[in-house]
Amino acid sequence: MTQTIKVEPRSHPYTVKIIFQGLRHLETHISRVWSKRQIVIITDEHVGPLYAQQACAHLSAAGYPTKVLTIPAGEQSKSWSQLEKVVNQLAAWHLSRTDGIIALGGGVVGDLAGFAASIYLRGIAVIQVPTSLLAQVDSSVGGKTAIDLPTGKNLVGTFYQPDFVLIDPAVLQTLPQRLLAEGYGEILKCAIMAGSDFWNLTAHIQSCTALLQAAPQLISASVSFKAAVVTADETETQQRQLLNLGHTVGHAVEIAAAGRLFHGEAVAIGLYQLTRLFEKKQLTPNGTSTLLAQRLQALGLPLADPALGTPAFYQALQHDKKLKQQQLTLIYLKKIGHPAFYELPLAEAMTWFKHELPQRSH
Ligand SMILES: NC(=O)c1ccc[n+]([C@@H]2O[C@H](COP(=O)([O-])OP(=O)(O)OC[C@H]3O[C@@H](n4cnc5c(N)ncnc54)[C@H](O)[C@@H]3O)[C@@H](O)[C@H]2O)c1
Ligand SMILES: O=C(O)C(=O)C[C@@H](O)[C@H](O)[C@H](O)COP(=O)(O)O
Ligand SMILES: [Zn+2]
Repeated sequence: MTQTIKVEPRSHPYTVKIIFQGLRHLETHISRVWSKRQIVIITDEHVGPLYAQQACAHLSAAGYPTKVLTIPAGEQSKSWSQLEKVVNQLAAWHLSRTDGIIALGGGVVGDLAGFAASIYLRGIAVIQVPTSLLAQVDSSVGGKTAIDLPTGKNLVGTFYQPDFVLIDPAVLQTLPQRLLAEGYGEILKCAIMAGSDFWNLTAHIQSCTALLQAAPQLISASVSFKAAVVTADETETQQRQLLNLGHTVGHAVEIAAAGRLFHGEAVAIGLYQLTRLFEKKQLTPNGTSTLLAQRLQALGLPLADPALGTPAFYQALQHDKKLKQQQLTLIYLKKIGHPAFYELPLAEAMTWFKHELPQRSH
């Protein structure tokens, strides 16, 4: 069964298709969007051997001369040095403005390949084919591309929409369980803001098996939620900031943990910690953080980490993109299904984490 979701930002509308086993017929789906052209598949060292060679052979046989560019797996690839290697290789292969890039992998590949596509020759076409749950529910949609700086996550990047997103939930079968669970962190972020049916659906997810089974439904719900937000506010001048729920603390703890936490795990910590803070302020109803904790812990996601409250954590908080005049724009829940914005002085956030840090273990 195919599900189609439209994303209609001003700069460049496109379609997201969720098709079980869709990757097996990548060339057919590509041919509906792109005329014949040279293609470079950007992938990483884990996803490449599993899926890129076959995709490359099928595309080449269908009249799209295709090459594969493999980057090291992991967050460290979102760097200047890796970006430089990628664009140099595109140039060495004479990729032209009328050619295209396919980002085949998790969020790291999607963010880096999307960024490279947005700057190489001042922009060439890109299609996102996400293979991790996190990339399928979040990073492949919406056009945020980025690399990291030592001071913070995603501090250099662009808004650059893809021509098409193909999501094949069948590839999740090769994803290790910890990575399946981290994708659920971003799903819960959307579900708790959407409330009603989407939030209720997550009550049934009590294991990785249940998560895998419900993946097509959860991907569809998450992408639909995100598509509506991105359509309304492509460049994050207002409501797109909602998609950053849990991310101020999440990004800071991810940086401070120096590679120990995956992004979705850091988001899980951010979601829980911020919900507690706003409960304490009596802006979020009591009991919300307990409900959230149950859903996160059902999949083994963390609620806290030793990196919270460390000097590296405070340093990273000070580089948050939503910091203006020493105020952090945070998102909180008036209740489940009702997100809102709150300006919290940076100093108050620092004090909170110094004195109110809850449990440090999972
Ligand atoms: N642009 C956005 O809107 C956005 C949204 C959310 C997250 N992000 C970014 O995404 C990144 C995290 O993405 P991620 O969690 O996918 O990490 P990732 O890209 O590092 O992938 C995680 C691991 O899973 C492996 N993998 C991916 N698909 C696989 C499959 N089907 N089978 C086996 N292994 C597979 C990868 O090789 C990697 O080792 C972070 O950098 C985060 O900042 C961006
Ligand atoms: O698409 C968005 O907008 C998001 O904020 C989605 C987030 O889940 C994602 O982690 C994003 O990369 C964060 O962007 P940043 O601008 O806060 O770095
Ligand atoms: Zn995120």
